[in-house]
Amino acid sequence: MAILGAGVMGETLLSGLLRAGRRPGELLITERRAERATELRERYGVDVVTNVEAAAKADTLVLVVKPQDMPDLLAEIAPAIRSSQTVVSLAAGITTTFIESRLPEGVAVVRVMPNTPALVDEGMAAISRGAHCDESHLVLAEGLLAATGRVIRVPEKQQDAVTAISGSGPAYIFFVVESMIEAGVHMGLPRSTATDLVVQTLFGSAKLLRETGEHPTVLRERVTSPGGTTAAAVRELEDHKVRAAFLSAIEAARNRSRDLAAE
Ligand SMILES: NC(=O)C1=CN([C@@H]2O[C@H](COP(=O)(O)OP(=O)(O)OC[C@H]3O[C@@H](n4cnc5c(N)ncnc54)[C@H](OP(=O)(O)O)[C@@H]3O)[C@@H](O)[C@H]2O)C=CC1
Ligand SMILES: O=C(O)[C@@H]1CCC=N1
Repeated sequence: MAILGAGVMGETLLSGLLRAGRRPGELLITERRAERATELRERYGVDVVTNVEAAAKADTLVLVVKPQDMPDLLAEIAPAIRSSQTVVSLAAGITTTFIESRLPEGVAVVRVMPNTPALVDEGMAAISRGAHCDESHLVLAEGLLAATGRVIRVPEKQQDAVTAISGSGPAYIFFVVESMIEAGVHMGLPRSTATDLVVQTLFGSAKLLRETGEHPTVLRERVTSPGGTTAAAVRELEDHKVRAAFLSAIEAARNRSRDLAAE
């Protein structure tokens, strides 16, 4: 298997596969910059090769370059690709049709949207089949992503929304976390205390949601004592239209995902 483009997400996948028991000798990596290639070779003991070598040698090619770099990468590897290979793309916004139309006829393409919590084996990934995929290609992609978290199958038409929710989602959560820590500091808490309070509150709340399966509204109501502190805070969030801001933000991410393939 080869990972083409080992930046943030490519390295996350690489490290996850190694943690899950794959041997460095089973994996090939490609990178554009020589110093990054050296760093990865030294850190993980993997072979760093050219894109064309990777395309010629690997059965499965995992494409993890930026969407804007995808046309050049596909043009470079297309002459070396055989229809027996599987191509797995992690790029936001790039459709399976976009990839299929630039590679030899019949290549199986799987589109994946992962997220960065994969770095701690708590990733959320959604996969979709291209025109030439059968069950075996989806099982292969699931095996890859299951090494670092949960995997679900979605119709490809849902992938832009998935990207906006779980692909970009960690960034929204970190934004909330930053804001809460700053509020604590503003009120005089030491930064380390505020950080501990917020991070554990986030972790505990996520666990409560997952383990009870309760609706978030029910869990929020349990925190909200009549006439109390939480009610006062939630009123401010509603007054500042935070719910509407999340809707607009997530729609903007969805629209950006739709636009990326056209650049
Ligand atoms: N970061 C995230 O949370 C998520 C990212 N993704 C998707 O993953 C992909 C990568 O994103 P991310 O890791 O954040 O971006 P990065 O820029 O960190 O990684 C991309 C890497 O690919 C390298 N690269 C570019 N072109 C080539 C090429 N032709 N051959 C070999 N290597 C190349 C880049 O080199 P250079 O530095 O020189 O440009 C860079 O190291 C994107 O398509 C993104 O949509 C999906 C879900 C989540
Ligand atoms: O911001 C981005 O475009 C990528 C895709 C999802 C998360 N990061």
